[in-house]
Amino acid sequence: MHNGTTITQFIIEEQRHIQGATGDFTSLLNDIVTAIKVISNAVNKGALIGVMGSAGSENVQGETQKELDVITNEIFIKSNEWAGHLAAMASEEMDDIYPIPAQYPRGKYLLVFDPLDGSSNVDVNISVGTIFSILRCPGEGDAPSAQAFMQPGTKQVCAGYALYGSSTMLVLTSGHGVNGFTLDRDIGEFVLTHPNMTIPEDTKEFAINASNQRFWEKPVQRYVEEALAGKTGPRGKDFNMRWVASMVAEVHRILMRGGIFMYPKDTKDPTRAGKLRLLYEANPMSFIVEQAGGASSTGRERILEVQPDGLHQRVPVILGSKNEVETVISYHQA
Ligand SMILES: O=P(O)(O)OC[C@H]1O[C@](O)(COP(=O)(O)O)[C@@H](O)[C@@H]1O
Ligand SMILES: [Mg+2]
Ligand SMILES: [Mg+2]
Repeated sequence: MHNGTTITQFIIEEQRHIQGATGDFTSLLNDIVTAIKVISNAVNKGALIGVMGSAGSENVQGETQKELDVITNEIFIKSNEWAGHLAAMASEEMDDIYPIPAQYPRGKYLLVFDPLDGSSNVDVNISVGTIFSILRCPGEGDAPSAQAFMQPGTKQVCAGYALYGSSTMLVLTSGHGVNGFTLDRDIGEFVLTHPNMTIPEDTKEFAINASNQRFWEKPVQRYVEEALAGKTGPRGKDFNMRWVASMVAEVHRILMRGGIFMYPKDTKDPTRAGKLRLLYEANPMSFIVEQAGGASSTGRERILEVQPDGLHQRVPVILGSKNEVETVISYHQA
């Protein structure tokens, strides 16, 4: 595929990879793309349309919701509930699943998403994003339950993220490599600008929230200590560090130039397995990272093989350049 291909053309081409494709997948992706364009506008306008600040409500995870968390969730629901491709949706901002309302036809796919990732950054104008994952709905036609979403990441049909930064980008995989598109606001269309994105196997750049250091487990303590020791230490090379506090921005940087991103298990809240959520953060990002030649692990297990047991389940996340992730995994085995 050459540069300049629009995402509509690209999706039709992608459909050719899907066995028994009926066009449902294509138009579902088109509806998701529409939602992302509307969200890009809202995020871009920000204070001009009074959508900054807190919504004054909490989500199921006890996090104070931003106005834009609620607005972007609504945009995703409204854009995707009517066309008959979905059986149900689930989101970071909704306690339970959202079955497709009876007035709309029900379809064969499930959509799970994080409508606004990096919410703590939205009021300070730092890049935020949207993350989504598409699954097949088991037992087509039946009213789905939350159980229908309990599928390991290896079952994802498609995963993607939008990054609302200096430009708005959309990065996608349906299991045949990773492609990046940039929104051309003049034509209102996403254009293929980053075909076949791949992650270098080695890196000298790590990303972790160092303020949690005292709560990390030994293997991560060791990894970061050695990276900070640089040339004088056992790694024999200097490392750089980054932390944006928007997972989408970190993963995008890694797709562009390599790196390792870690939100590991820590003892800050021993009841939690990690901070990031399996179904709508870790799984879609792991599918994309692996498709780009990187690796993604909890430190002890390949994230895509984790069997989900809850809609908002959290997991430790260590992803990025293959050899670096394998180094951290080996420290967990030492
Ligand atoms: O504030 P911290 O501890 O640095 O955590 C930042 C992480 O939390 C998140 O913001 C969580 O995502 P949401 O903003 O969608 O809740 C990630 O994007 C980011 O990597
Ligand atoms: Mg998030
Ligand atoms: Mg979010």
